[in-house]
Amino acid sequence: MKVIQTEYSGPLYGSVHIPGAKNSALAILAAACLADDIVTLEGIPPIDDVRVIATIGRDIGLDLKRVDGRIVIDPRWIHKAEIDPGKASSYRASYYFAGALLAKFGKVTIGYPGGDDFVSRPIDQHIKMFRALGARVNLQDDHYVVEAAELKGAPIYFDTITSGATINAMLAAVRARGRTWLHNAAKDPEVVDTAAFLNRLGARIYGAGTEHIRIEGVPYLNGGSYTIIPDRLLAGAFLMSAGLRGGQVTVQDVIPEHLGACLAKLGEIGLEIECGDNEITAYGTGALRATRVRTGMYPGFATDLQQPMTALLLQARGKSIVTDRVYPKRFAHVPQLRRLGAEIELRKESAYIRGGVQLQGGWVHATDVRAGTSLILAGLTAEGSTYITGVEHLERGYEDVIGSFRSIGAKLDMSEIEAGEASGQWMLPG
Ligand SMILES: CC(=O)N[C@H]1[C@@H](OP(=O)(O)OP(=O)(O)OC[C@H]2O[C@@H](n3ccc(=O)[nH]c3=O)[C@H](O)[C@@H]2O)O[C@H](CO)[C@@H](O)[C@@H]1O
Ligand SMILES: C=C(OP(=O)(O)O)C(=O)O
Repeated sequence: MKVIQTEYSGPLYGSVHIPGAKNSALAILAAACLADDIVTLEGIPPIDDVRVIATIGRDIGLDLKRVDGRIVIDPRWIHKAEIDPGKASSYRASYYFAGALLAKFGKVTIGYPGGDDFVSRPIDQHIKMFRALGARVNLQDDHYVVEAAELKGAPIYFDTITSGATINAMLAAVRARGRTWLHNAAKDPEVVDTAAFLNRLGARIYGAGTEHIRIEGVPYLNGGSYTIIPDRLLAGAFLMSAGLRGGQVTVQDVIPEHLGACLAKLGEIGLEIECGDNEITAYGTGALRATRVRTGMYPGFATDLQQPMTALLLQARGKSIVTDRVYPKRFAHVPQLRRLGAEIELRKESAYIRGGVQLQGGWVHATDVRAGTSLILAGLTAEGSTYITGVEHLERGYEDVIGSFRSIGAKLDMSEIEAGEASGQWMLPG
C-alpha cells in the first residue's frame, strides 16, 4: 500500500509545469470515438483514469496508443458499445462513452459512473438529455442501457448547471439529425475545449462557453489533431501552496483567464498574483487574512479548489467559512484535517475554520483526488511527519504529485508499506 509522507516545510519557491486538464482529457478521449478517422491528442496526462480508458478502448476495439508523448487514436475499428461495468464504475467520466458511442452504434451498455464520492452525484440530467434526443434509457442493477434507432436534435433545458451533462449532450447531439439547443449549459473551460475539439473534426457547435449552445448535427466527423487545455485545478492548488509559509510559486503553461475566481480570492486573503501570457506567479507576502468562500459552477470558485483552499485557510488567523453549494457534502477532508489538530466545524454545506492553529503530524486518509491535495498542503505545515494513505485517489488525477511538490522545495516522499502498518493508526482518536 502506498503512503505519502510529508514533513514540515518552509516557504516554497520555484516553478511547476502544469499538464493537460484531467477533466478535458477524459471528455475528449471519449469524444474521439465519434470521429471517422485517426485523431492525435496532445497534452493528455498519464494518470490512472486515462489508463482505465485505454483498457476500455482495448475491449471495444478503439486503438489508442501513446507515441512521443501524444495519444494517437483510431476509432475506425470499434466493434462494440458494451463497456465493462467494473471499468465504467472505476472513474467518473465513463458516462461520456454513452454519449459518444450512441449515434454510431444505436445502443450502448455501460456501468454507472464512479469517481470521487460526495454522497450524492446524480445523473438525472444526463438521462433527461438522452430521452430528449429520442433515446430510451433503461436502468439496471449494475449498468444502464441507452438505445436510439436514430437521434433527433431537440431543445434541452438543464434544471441545474452541469458540466458533465452539457458535455455529454454535445457528444450525443453532434451526429444527431437536425438542431439541438442546450439551455442553462455549463460554461466551464472543459466544455469549451470539448466543443473546440469536435469542431476541429468538422462538428458544428456554436456558443460553447455561454449558457446557450447550438449544435447542428453532421453525418460524419473527420480525424484531426488537437491540444487540450492545461489543468486549471492543479494550477490553483500549486498557487495556494505559495501562501502556506510565504513563498513564491510560478505555474507555467496555463491559461490565466481560467483561474479568475481563484486568483481573486487568493488576492483577497493577501497573496500577490502576477499573470503573464501563459504563466502565473503567486507571492506569499506574510500573514493571510481569513475569508468566506462559496463555490459555484464556472466562472464561480471551483468546488475542486475548495479542499486545498480549506487547507490554506487553516493558516489564516481568524474565522473563515467555506461553503460548497455544488457538492454540499464534499467535506470528507475535514475529519482528516482535524486529526492533524485543525479546528474546523461542519454545519450543513459549510466548514467553519478557526485558522492560525499549529497543526501536528499524524496519519490521515485521502478519500478523493482534491482531499489528497488538501492533506498534502496541511501536512507541509504540520510539525513532525504526516502520513497520507488513499494515494490511489490522488493518482486518478495527478501525474507526478511528489515530483511537482518537491520541485518547489516541499519535503515529501512516497513509499510502500504493509497494509497492517497503517491500520493500527486508525484506532487513534480522530
Ligand atoms: C470528470 C469531471 O469532469 N469531473 C468534474 C465534473 O464532475 P461532474 O460532471 O460529475 O459534475 P457536474 O458538473 O455534472 O455537477 C455539477 C452539479 O450538478 C449536479 N448534477 C449533475 C448532473 C446531473 O445529472 N444532475 C445533477 O444534479 C451535481 O450534483 C452538481 O451539484 O464537474 C464537477 C463540478 O465542477 C467537478 O467537481 C468534477 O471534477
Ligand atoms: C471530482 C473530481 O473528479 P471526478 O469527477 O473524476 O470524480 C475532481 O477531479 O476533483
